[in-house]
Amino acid sequence: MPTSPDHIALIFSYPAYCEKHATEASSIIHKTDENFVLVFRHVETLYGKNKGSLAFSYNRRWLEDSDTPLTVGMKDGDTINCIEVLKVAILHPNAYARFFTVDPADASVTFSTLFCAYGRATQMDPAHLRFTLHGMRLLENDLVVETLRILDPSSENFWIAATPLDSEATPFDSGSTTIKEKAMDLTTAIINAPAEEVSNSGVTLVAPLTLHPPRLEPSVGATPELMLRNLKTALQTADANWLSTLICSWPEPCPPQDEDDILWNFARHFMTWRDDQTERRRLENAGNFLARQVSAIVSLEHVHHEWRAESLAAWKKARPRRGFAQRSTRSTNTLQQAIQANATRRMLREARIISILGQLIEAWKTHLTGGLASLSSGPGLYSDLRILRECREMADEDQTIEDILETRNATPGSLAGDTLVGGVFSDFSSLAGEYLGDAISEDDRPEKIEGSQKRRESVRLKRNERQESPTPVPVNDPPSAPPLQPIRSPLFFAPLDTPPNVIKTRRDIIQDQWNKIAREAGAAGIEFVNEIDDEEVPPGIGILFPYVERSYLFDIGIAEPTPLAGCECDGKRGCNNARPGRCPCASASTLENGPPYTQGLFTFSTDDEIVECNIACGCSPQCNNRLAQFPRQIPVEIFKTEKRGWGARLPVDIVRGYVVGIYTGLLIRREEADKLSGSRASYCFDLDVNEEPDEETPENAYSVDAYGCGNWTRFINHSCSPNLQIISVVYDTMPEDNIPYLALVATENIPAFTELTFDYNPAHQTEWELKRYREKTRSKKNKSKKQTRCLCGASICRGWLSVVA
Ligand SMILES: C[S@@+](CC[C@H](N)C(=O)[O-])C[C@H]1O[C@@H](n2cnc3c(N)ncnc32)[C@H](O)[C@@H]1O
Repeated sequence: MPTSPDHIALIFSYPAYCEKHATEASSIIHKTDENFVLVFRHVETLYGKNKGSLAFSYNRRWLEDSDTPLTVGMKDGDTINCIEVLKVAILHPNAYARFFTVDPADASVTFSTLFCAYGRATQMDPAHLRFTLHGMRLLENDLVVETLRILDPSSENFWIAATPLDSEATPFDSGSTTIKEKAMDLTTAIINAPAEEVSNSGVTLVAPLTLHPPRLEPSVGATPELMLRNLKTALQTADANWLSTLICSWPEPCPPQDEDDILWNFARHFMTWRDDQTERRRLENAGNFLARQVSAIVSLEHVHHEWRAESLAAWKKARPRRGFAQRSTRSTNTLQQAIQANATRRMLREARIISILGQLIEAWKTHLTGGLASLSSGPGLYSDLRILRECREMADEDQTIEDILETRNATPGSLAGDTLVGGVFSDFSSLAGEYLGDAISEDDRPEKIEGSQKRRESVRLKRNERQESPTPVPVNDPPSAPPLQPIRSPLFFAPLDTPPNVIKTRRDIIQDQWNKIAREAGAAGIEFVNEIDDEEVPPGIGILFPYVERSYLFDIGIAEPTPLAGCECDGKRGCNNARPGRCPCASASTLENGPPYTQGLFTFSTDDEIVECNIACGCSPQCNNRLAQFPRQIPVEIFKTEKRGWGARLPVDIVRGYVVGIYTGLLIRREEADKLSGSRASYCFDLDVNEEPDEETPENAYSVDAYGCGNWTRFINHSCSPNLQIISVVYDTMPEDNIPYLALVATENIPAFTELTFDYNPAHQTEWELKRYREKTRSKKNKSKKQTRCLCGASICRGWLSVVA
């Protein structure tokens, strides 16, 4: 039985209801919560006023409050009461109810994932369960959840009741006479009644169920086909996330989640899957192994072609003007335009991914036809990843889906109409048939491959009918293959019943992912450690979290920074020791108390921004005016603390002055950062080292937001007696660009396994900083900031995270 929440959010189809109950709806009264205007504005823009659905949220205490008017509802311009604690209850048309506990910090939880979970729980096809706000499709539903999440990210649960998409019924259609009473009845029934009673009253109560949204995780028996389907889901999710970010940061659109990340994730898991297969090869004969590979590719091709045709059909249906996405990104005047631009962008992005996947499949097939040796020890997916990298450049936003799909992947015209035909598809299957021919007797072949070969053969015939000069099938040119072992038929293509030797946990997968990225950046490893409880990884960290070891991701509309000019020092004495004024880089830092770095350590001789030598400089990479730019040499542990969530520590002793890393994340404009609040804001730093307290915030003022992407430093907790300090360093931008890096430097010798901390509140630093901090907090901007208390007694808010050097 779920615990009773303080508030309950009820979302139902308002217009459908109002049509039926016009009198009641007209007397509706609402309380206002400015945050919810966002939801309504979005919905209204999409559907026009008085059309489509609206989301309602009722404070449960308010519902129970006898002074509250008996009828509730919505009229133009009304907004609603706020929600704080929510759980999700999806009401089935037949009055079934399912409860889901949702972690609001988990960005991957959306309505789509809820429906999938619901579908699994009820053993119903989720396609028939698009039953949320009347008239609102999945994207907008996701938006609602995302918006709720953003409104109150610290809440532990969501309670949402929703009605079926195509049903006129609402949870309030029968029984009590007023909406309020019905809502009360419903709430009481769900929360208080014993399961049997609720069941008798037509509502089936199911124990709280922890939601595990579909993820791109390889699991036992996960096939590339399944992974590809999950990839599609992930794209949907990413899109919804982007849209919600857009809504919250209106009028500036935010960048969509990078499709490369999604694709790379897919590719990595694909690789893991294949490695598992390779592992299995040791346990069974080579022929079986090869047969499985062929089967996997064939089914992957099916999904790929299906998806491609689907995508093309969708494009044809909703074909936007050429170049629309790009133009509307530049001048997004209305929310409607932004949404349309997003839809266009999504389709183009999807087409690009489909096309790249085609390349990936092709690459795999090449390896496969090259024989078993190349599968297990050949270039493998690493080279496939290279192909991905090359393909990334191939589509710009002005291309159409036809351009993308046809130039890279398809026989010209092959995607026209509704027939799925890819030039390589049937060829490969016959090739595979040839290849396996001497290993599999016709009798031994299972029905499945026979069926699918027949299907493909008929597709090929159809294609040949349509094309004047069909592509010849290379039947006379079989690849040279190593001799195969006979295949034992019962095992052939049977579900894999031998578990792989290694089953990766969610933590392993994310850790591998982060380590690979860190390695590519030349940095040491990262490990998640939890000796406190069962939490595998920190909340909000999933496989779609973009780990960025050493740079910023740039928000849309932020211009690429000017590259820094280099010095011409010959570097013999090292730029820090050059004669005064000689090295323009070193001289740009304050040198009154000596150079900022000696012997690879920060000297604490200055609080000002440090200008390091850079890639354009004539000095050697070992020049002593470089430190923060070097990749991290020491591995880090992200570990669960007792009371402060997750934190960070190093497994070795370090000395005072050692630079442990740089804070990375999404570079956003200051005005965007100013909109952040609560714990969300505690991941955000202002890059304000060049700002004077009495001056207006410059136009090019930025902040780094590590909430949605970043590196291990985002886990460093606050302390009033910290062992790290932040210094501001530039080495690939001009100081006036205001895009320095924030380097974290040890203020004392730190023994191994000591938690790393810094003071989120610069007032705890030098006297000068205290003065400056006070001046800043006196400003109107900071006065308005909401502050929360940390366990050590200090307040945490973005203003206090400002780096004041
Ligand atoms: C930049 S994050 C640090 C990583 C965070 N602990 C996590 O698990 O993701 C800042 C958040 O950590 C928590 N935090 C940081 N320092 C803290 C402290 N000294 N006491 C309690 N909570 C702290 C607060 O929730 C804060 O919003």
